Amino acid sequence: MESIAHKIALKFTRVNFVPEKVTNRCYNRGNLVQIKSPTTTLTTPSSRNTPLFSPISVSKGAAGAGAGEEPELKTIPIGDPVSSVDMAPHDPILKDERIAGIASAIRVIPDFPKPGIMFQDITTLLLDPKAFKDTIDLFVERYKDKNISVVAGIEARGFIFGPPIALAIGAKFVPMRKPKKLPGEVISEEYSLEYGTDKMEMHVGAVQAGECALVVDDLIATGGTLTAAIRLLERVGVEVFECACVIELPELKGRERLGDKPLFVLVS
Ligand SMILES: O=P(O)(O)OC[C@H]1O[C@H](OP(=O)(O)OP(=O)(O)O)[C@H](O)[C@@H]1O
Ligand SMILES: Nc1ncnc2[nH]cnc12
Repeated sequence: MESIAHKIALKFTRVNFVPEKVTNRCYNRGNLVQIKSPTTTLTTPSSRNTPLFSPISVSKGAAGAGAGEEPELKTIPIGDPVSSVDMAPHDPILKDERIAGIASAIRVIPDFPKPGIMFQDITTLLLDPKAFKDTIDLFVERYKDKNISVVAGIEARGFIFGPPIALAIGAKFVPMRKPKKLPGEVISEEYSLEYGTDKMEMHVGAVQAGECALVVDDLIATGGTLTAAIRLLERVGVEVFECACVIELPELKGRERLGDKPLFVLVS
């Protein structure tokens, strides 16, 4: 008969998954919109520090409206000039009035956590069930039926948006965590931040080579965090379909750091 000590030992024995090669590559990779850095972003016409109830515009990087100009309202396909079947010019997301509600639900706190930082606080978005649901719905509408098998969410705020997207599109959720948080065997990736470095970890065996992943976070600033997540997934043979964030801080040029990896954001 097993002793209690033996049972406890078994319970805490580390299970090392053996990665299996799977073959469910992302669907329609060639036809899908490729939002190349730094091309297009869904955006609202004014700063998020003020309430936004204006129509949505699509800005095309540096070619977008300048300061003080009324933004041009267009219905160009996202990712233009790359042709897109799924995100055609009549794509409803581009004229979606939900974006303005999402943008205005995000609070901006000046000088947090240190002087000079305009902190984009998504906790106020979470207090608004319509805006929160709209956020998830917009991502789900974009990623359903794309054969994405993994939603990789980045600690901590990617853990808020990633799981509901994963559930809705029928994918598994994989947490990409800060160091020493995951109990099993991990692979890790160091990355540079504005000041200093950090590390991201993922459980060995959580994903298999050949899977198709979406990387989710609340915000892209310098792009260091998303780049580390992409590297971790690609190191084990996973294809990263796209990165999805609620907010982009374009002035920090995170898109450029992502290279050719597509990035989709709701608010910029
Ligand atoms: O594009 P980057 O310059 O890499 O910055 C973006 C990252 O910064 C924030 O997380 P933070 O590191 O503050 O961690 P937290 O979510 O645990 O607060 C944000 O949620 C992103 O993950
Ligand atoms: N300005 C900002 N607001 C919220 N999260 C951030 N992460 C990096 N920069 C940020």
